[in-house]
Amino acid sequence: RYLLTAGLQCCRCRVSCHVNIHYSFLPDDVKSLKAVANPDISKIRNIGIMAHIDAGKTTTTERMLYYSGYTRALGDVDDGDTVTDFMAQERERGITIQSAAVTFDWKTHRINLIDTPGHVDFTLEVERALRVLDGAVAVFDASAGVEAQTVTVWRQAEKHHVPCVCFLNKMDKPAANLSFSLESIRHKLKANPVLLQIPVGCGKNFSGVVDLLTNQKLTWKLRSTSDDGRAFESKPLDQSDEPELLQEVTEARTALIEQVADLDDEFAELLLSDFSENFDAVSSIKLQEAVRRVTLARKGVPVLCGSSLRNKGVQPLLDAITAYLPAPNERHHDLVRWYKDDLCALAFKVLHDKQRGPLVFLRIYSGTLKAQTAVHNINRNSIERMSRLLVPFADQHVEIPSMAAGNIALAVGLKQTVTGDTIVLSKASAAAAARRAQDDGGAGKRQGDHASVVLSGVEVPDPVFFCTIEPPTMAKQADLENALNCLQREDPSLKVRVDPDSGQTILCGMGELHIEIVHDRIRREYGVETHLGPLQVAYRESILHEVSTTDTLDRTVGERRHVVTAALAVAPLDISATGASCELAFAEELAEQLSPQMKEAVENGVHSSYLQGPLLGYPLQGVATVIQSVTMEPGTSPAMVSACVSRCMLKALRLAGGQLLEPVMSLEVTVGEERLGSVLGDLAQRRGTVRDIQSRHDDKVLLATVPLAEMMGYSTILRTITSGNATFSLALDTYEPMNQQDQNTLLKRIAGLL
Ligand SMILES: Nc1nc2c(ncn2[C@@H]2O[C@H](COP(=O)(O)OP(=O)(O)OP(=O)(O)O)[C@@H](O)[C@H]2O)c(=O)[nH]1
Repeated sequence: RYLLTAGLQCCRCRVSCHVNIHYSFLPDDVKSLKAVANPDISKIRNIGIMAHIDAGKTTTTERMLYYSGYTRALGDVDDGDTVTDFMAQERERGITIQSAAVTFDWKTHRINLIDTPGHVDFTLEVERALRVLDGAVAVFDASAGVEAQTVTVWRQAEKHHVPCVCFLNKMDKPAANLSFSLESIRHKLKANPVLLQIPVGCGKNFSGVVDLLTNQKLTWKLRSTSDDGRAFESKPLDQSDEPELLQEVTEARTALIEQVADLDDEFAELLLSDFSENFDAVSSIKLQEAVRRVTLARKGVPVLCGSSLRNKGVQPLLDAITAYLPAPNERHHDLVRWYKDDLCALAFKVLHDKQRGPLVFLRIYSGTLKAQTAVHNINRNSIERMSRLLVPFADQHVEIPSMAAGNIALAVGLKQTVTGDTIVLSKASAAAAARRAQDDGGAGKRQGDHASVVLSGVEVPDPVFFCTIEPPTMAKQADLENALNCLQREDPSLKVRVDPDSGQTILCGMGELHIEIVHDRIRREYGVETHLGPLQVAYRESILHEVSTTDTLDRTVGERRHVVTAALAVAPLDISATGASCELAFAEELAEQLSPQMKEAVENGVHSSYLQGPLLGYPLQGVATVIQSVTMEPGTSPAMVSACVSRCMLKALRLAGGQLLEPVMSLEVTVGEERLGSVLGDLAQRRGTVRDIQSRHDDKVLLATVPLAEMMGYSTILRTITSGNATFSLALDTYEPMNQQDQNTLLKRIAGLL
């Protein structure tokens, strides 16, 4: 197998360089994949692209693939032929649903890139990707600055300490605004933008950038709309350029040098010792090294500009990825040191391929992954055989014999592995790692305890929507179950359960779009036409009053009589302070009296009753339980103790008065001023609360909270009342108690009385 590689060694421009025409790749430079299968770890960049919906992630990715030589034609999201958006629904809807990992080379570096979706329903995909990335590119629409979803994803990146580079895309738009975008990075993301380029021209006249490190002016002189932007001119800025641009660049370069000196002591010392007469004389290499240190320490984020759609500025972005973002060995991954040179990898995504079965995306942290070998899955405690190893190239995959640490690979043949599992060489190597961890004081874990040597997986948020799903005939039930099993392995945010009363299958997801996509995939990929029931909101339940109660269970099973009496108290907790949790405590003397086995039985009884509230059977939140006494006759089994405690809990919860909690979303709507009135009027009817209205150029940005139950079909309504001139994003904010009137209405509606 042969692949094109990024080929051309481009000249590193210095201030003294003459005009150069740069080409992104030499069309005839072909290398065997073997030569690039396992690059030096310092040359690998595991990168994600994150952004608000429609900021241009997919368009930017396509340009990267094209300039690196891995695709021969430019894909266009508007025409539905991009490489990374390969699922049929993505092509039709023009949005990115699943992260597709793509591997390509840029100059001397290997880039593993994961395209992450911007829609809030798919936040988990982003989280999953960030967990295995070493660096990220945040793409912004330069006319909108930082938008809601970017803030969410940025926070996720911070949580995983992922260094970032910012790309201000869409500089060709008339409303594109550099200083506004920088300000919004500063304010909304609380980040420190380090501007590395000055745009040349604005709006339709945007033609390139000046690199502030080298003072090179990079210009894309596109002759027609079909010009792919591969060739661009690079020449030192000189007196022939417009005086305003010269002035702007001089000031920005001085500001950059001062800013970097403030953030990096080594650079500050260098300036003061060697360049105290003239800071500007510092070499671009030294400045670049300092910007890199600042980026890795997350003290600042390099900012670049461009227009992916107009094919301008993407090659310097690729250079910045390799120059400023970290190699895998520059990142600190906690547990990996226990494995030394043994294999340790994290399964971060599972896909189902009709021919090949499950395909597992693995990030290799240490050791080498080899095809045709057995590996040990710590989480499932099972040995699995990997038949083949592939390099992920969107929906095409190239086979390779082995893959070393730092890389992302796709394994075929792992039948049990699910997202979040840790894969190691063997059971013995996991035990050896556990021993090393323990010898080192490994967080006080017991010897052999696998928790200390498992890479932490992805936190799965609770679904907020659910609906019933039915096959057309009972004969198709097994096919539906198979489809749902496969989809759940791929997507842990999708939950499937069977309603104990009706026996119906229930689908629980993160949003309307999420459920719609799952429905669509079952039809397209598994050939099952299903019927979805109406979409319902996943409420929570709590209680209103403190109550104490007791219950006795006296049951004879076979020869054996079980008698147990439990006394307990339940009380409401302040939900705003405690969040989603429920608590459980034992009266002091009781904790000592109960055997560990009986204590566990009591805990099981309480926890099972927390799963289904007495009002509508939703999970409980904000309830504190104190077990006051548990007495039993000899011979009573733990299962009976659990059953008695559960029954007693149900009695107490009923007496305590039920309170429904509803998911309340934070909503951000960007709309032209003339339509703001209609949006506000509509929001008032949805029990919405306006938090703030901000201005963004000619638009208004409305920040509000609104109950999820009122948001069904909002995208269609918003499109109608604003004639398509508004965008919105929605994210779960909190669960709030419903007022008595709304609660009664809901209960009556669910009981079929309204
Ligand atoms: N004017 C202008 N439009 C752009 C630019 N880049 C992308 N677009 C357009 O913006 C829209 C969204 O682009 P995408 O690349 O799909 O954005 P995305 O961020 O991947 O979107 P999701 O996958 O849905 O999250 C498309 O209509 C693009 O043609 C740009 O540089 N300038």
